[in-house]
Amino acid sequence: MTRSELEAQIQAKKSVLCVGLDTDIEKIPAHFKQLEDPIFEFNKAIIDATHQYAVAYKPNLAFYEAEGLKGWQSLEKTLQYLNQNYPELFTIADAKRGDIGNTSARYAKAFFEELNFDSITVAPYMGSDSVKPFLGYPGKWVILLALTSNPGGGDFQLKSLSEGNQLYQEVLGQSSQWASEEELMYVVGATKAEYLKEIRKWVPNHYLLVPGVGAQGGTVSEVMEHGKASSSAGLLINSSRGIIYASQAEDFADAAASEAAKLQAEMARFL
Ligand SMILES: O=c1ccn([C@@H]2O[C@H](COP(=O)(O)O)[C@@H](O)[C@H]2O)c(=O)[nH]1
Repeated sequence: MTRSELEAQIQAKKSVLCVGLDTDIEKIPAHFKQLEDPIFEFNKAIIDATHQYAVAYKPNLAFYEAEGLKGWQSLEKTLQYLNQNYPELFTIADAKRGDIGNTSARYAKAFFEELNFDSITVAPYMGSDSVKPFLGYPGKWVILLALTSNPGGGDFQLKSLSEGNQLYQEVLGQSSQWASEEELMYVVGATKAEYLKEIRKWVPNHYLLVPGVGAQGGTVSEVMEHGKASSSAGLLINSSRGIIYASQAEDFADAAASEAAKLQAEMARFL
């Protein structure tokens, strides 16, 4: 998906909402468990209930890999369902990959060619040769970890290097030379919203994927206020558990839809 296609969808829906499909078989309503593929059926119901409020979906690979071959099949079916029924939606493989170049190239093939995701999250810490194999796929995106939402996110990322920059600033400064804002985004946690102003000095116009609202305590309004790009929305704000487990009873899809609608209405105020 191109940047202008993503931006057009955001403006049409007045939303930067990304729904996280962190589908944990232990947490989905009991009646799904009798079905052949509970994870896929649950995802399908969530997607159908929330797609009008969202512009992106982000399955986190851990929840699929944890189920072995069956989990991988659920992931593949979820992607096919999204691509066939809602091709306008942006898809993110939250896989946090990155390895020596030879290996990264195989990860890129797996996620971009085999599974046909629009984007993948990549860890930057093995350096440029570990990230570059993911770049150069037309319409595909790399989403590089910059300043993550977890409590330990500052252990290394906020450390100052001898050159003076903090590690996350060095990641932004160097990596923004590797590719344009048409194929490179960054992960910044909503729990680190106080850094957004500084981050926008380094990358004024790149898209930021912002997880951490809802369950982790970040807020949409703080992110929208400080994180917008200079010439576009420039944000995708993710909520996973806050939407998909808004209710764990029979009314889970309605509850997910109303949570997504609430987040979208808040986003619309800034778009
Ligand atoms: O810095 C990061 C990077 C990735 N994540 C992922 O986003 C979702 C958040 O889930 P919630 O249930 O909305 O808290 C999850 O898949 C994380 O692995 C992140 O939280 N922070």
